[in-house]
Amino acid sequence: MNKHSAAIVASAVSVASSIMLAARRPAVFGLRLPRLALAAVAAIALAVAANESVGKPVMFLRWSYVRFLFGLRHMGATWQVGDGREQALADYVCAHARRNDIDDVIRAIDEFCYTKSYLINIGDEKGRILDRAVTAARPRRLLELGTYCGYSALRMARVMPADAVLYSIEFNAANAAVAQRIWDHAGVGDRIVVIVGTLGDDGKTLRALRDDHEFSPGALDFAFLDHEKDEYLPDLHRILEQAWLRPGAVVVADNVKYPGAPEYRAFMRRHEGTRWATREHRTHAEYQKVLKDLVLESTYLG
Ligand SMILES: C[S@@+](CC[C@H](N)C(=O)[O-])C[C@H]1O[C@@H](n2cnc3c(N)ncnc32)[C@H](O)[C@@H]1O
Repeated sequence: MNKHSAAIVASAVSVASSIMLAARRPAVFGLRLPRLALAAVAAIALAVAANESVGKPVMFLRWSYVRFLFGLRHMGATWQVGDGREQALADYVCAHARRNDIDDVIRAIDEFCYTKSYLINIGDEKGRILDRAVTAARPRRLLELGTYCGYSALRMARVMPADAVLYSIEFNAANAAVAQRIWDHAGVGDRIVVIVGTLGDDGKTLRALRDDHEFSPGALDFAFLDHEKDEYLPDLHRILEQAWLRPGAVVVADNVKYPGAPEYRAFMRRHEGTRWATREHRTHAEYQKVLKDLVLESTYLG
């Protein structure tokens, strides 16, 4: 929905709710409505309309964010919002970013998220923390859990050494296809390998990494966790059981505060100075400055 139609729909909802509020017995199709709920709908719709009309400065009042919240159930099952915004992102990038220009593709994705539709990428603010961690670690083999539309993978590919390869694991094949289209447009499609699966799928993906991609003890220099939050710790244990991490390898985890991965954080705190050394980066959730988040950067001590 574009800026004007979202503002018009929200204004109409607000006006309709206000008119009903003025009635003695507010009702829709004979159904009596509680006044408090009507007042809340009118106020929210008015706020959304005003926010859309002045260029969407407040993320939480953007129609695209409200629509995202309505799509949370769909998101929980499929990891897509349900209105086609992930495919729309790939179309937008191909139309608005210069081919083979990774900086311009990252710019176009952030632009899409700020001005068109909100997406659950790591985003620009936390992305810079990830950039610095990869730059400092100089990894040759990287593993990402949670590709989504390929944004964080692009950021890592931009700063990793020229001979490095990033392996990205994604649960949803449709997301993997969106990411591959964007990477190809950015000219890095041959430096990132996407594998559809999960580390918890009865050994299938673990085997593929071992047998087809030469994952072996000590071969992994860097891991980025940004998938199902309850799977951070179980998947870290799966990686540790394979002994893939070399001492000195770095593991970065997004969203540790919001939505939150408390068990993962507690694990890192318990092993601080013995098996892990962790820096906690205080930051904000993606594409806004209100919700606080934490990114953990942990060095494996062996
Ligand atoms: C927050 S998004 C990742 C965002 C991406 N890292 C970025 O910043 O551009 C989470 C992604 O993880 C995927 N996912 C969820 N559970 C997973 C699992 N157990 N293993 C791998 N991917 C998973 C979802 O399908 C979704 O695409």
